[in-house]
Amino acid sequence: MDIVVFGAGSLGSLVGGLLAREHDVTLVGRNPHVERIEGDGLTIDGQLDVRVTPTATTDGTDLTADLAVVAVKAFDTDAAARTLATGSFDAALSLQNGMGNEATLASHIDCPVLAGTITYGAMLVAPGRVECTGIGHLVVGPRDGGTDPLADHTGAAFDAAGIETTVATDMPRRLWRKLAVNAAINPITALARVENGAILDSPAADIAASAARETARVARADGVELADHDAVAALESVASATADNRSSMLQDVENDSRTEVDAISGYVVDRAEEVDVKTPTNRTLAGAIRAWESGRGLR
Ligand SMILES: NC(=O)C1=CN([C@@H]2O[C@H](COP(=O)(O)OP(=O)(O)OC[C@H]3O[C@@H](n4cnc5c(N)ncnc54)[C@H](OP(=O)(O)O)[C@@H]3O)[C@@H](O)[C@H]2O)C=CC1
Ligand SMILES: CC(C)(CO)C(=O)C(=O)O
Repeated sequence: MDIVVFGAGSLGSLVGGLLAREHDVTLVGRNPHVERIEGDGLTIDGQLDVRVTPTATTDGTDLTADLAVVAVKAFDTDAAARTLATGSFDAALSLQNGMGNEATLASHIDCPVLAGTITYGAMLVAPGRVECTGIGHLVVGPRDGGTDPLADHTGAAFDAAGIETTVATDMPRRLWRKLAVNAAINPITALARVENGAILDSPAADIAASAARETARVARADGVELADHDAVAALESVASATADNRSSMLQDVENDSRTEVDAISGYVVDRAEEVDVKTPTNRTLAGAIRAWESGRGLR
């Protein structure tokens, strides 16, 4: 299968590198990372030991492939979609956190857009080298739910490359459940500067549970069956399983980088207003992170 991975940073380089073991992969990223890959190949270390030589480019325009995998930060999705729209693909797949990415892609790209949730951990540590910080699992499916041969074919392609993949018919529910987890963990760990597990038994535990419950209420108003207790259970399960992890939002804050708050807490608040649900906890967390970003000149 010919695959373009658009956004060859941490996650895109890990996934693209693993896919390159089995498929013809083109990574779209930035220099010096792209130059190093072109010159010496890509190394995946940490919990994996892989060396591959995918094609790499900084120019994502006019590309053609069976599949476009999108792995940019959520705030770059619109620009990525406009660039991908200059090319031709049989399908696109978002591996991103946050909500709204698939709709944004579908508004620009003339092919079916699949949704994905992935629990691998990745860190781009040097040009040409990405560390796998956690081996996880990919779930992929039609973004509106149901079945689609394209999802089956995509799942089989990832499985063939050694990426354990489940093809699911309930991606809306999975995306909302993942959003509840991110809305609960990411802003709190970023503001408190703590690892994921620290919020389980801290004063922040009630805040995290409240953020998750609010997200579940918005999901239900959006027509997706996600019970409050399911959202809280997912939060507790992930916080426990990734207890020693520093969330992506904490890493962004520590790196003085823009966060994905608008696609996480901000999305919950914005969608809630459309369906007349009150989300005071998510509103407060979104405001605090945005205040930090403003103070750093990041928005
Ligand atoms: N890292 C992880 O372990 C996981 C990440 N995710 C999610 O995956 C997504 C990506 O995260 P992550 O990999 O950490 O982020 P990174 O910032 O490491 O990777 C995104 C990369 O895409 C590049 N990029 C953006 N726009 C373009 C463009 N037009 N052309 C070329 N390159 C471009 C960025 O470059 P630049 O910064 O210079 O614009 C950056 O190098 C996020 O939604 C994240 O939440 C999900 C699970 C795990
Ligand atoms: C699930 C969690 C919180 C794991 O760290 C994550 O997806 C992130 O950090 O963005």
